Amino acid sequence: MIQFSNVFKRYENGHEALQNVSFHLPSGDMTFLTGHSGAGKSTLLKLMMRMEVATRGSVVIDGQQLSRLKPHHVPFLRRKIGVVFQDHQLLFDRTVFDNVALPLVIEGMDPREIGRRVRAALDKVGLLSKEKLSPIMLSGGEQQRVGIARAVVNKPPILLADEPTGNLDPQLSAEIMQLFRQFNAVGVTVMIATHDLELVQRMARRVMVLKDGAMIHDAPFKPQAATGGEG
Ligand SMILES: Nc1ncnc2c1ncn2[C@@H]1O[C@H](COP(=O)(O)OP(=O)(O)OP(=O)(O)O)[C@@H](O)[C@H]1O
Repeated sequence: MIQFSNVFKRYENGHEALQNVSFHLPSGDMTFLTGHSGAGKSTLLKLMMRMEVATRGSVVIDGQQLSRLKPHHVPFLRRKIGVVFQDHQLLFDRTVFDNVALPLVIEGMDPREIGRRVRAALDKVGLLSKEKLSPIMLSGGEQQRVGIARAVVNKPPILLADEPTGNLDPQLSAEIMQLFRQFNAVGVTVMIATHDLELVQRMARRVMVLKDGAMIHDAPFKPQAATGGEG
């Protein structure tokens, strides 16, 4: 499903953010991506969404070689990928419902179908009763759940998250991770970039560790596997 082969990413200022990164994430798998600040985690996620393009090497998503993807095909790639950010990027002048509906409205979906899908997504994250509220009236954990509902509302086969629990306490972080686990359990391929090594260790999943742009660990869960990402 996701294949990186000898991927390098050099930004215009000459900074080499990724160096010779290779990994395969099969369909339906779940992995964590850890590493120090500036290690290249966000860059790796951006390459998958085609927000950035690899300088060398190949990124293949669902059989598509992204460096060969024509610009007008990029929106089709993005529909396959739900993305959750740390700051959840919600619109506070719209209701919870409207925030979650946004990707479907952009796609031009029939309003009745939008209603059905949005409520199904809000139900999955436990926020069905809050659809009419503004996100500003919700707690940080609830806001992050709205962000997750929006990421999954068009049922993407891939879910990426960049520090999704960065602002949350350990209890709420664990609940958010439980949601990712539930989506993975129904077949969604999940990759979560995070600094939170304690949480990663509790989740007992594959852990990939970046250091200065290089993949220094990629292993099934082992308590010591994640320690290389600190610092
Ligand atoms: N657009 C850009 N132009 C130049 N350099 C960049 C750009 N984006 C990121 N970088 C640099 O590339 C390196 C990797 O950044 P990236 O955001 O991928 O790291 P990260 O592991 O996600 O860090 P953090 O955990 O702090 O978010 C950093 O040194 C960063 O300053």
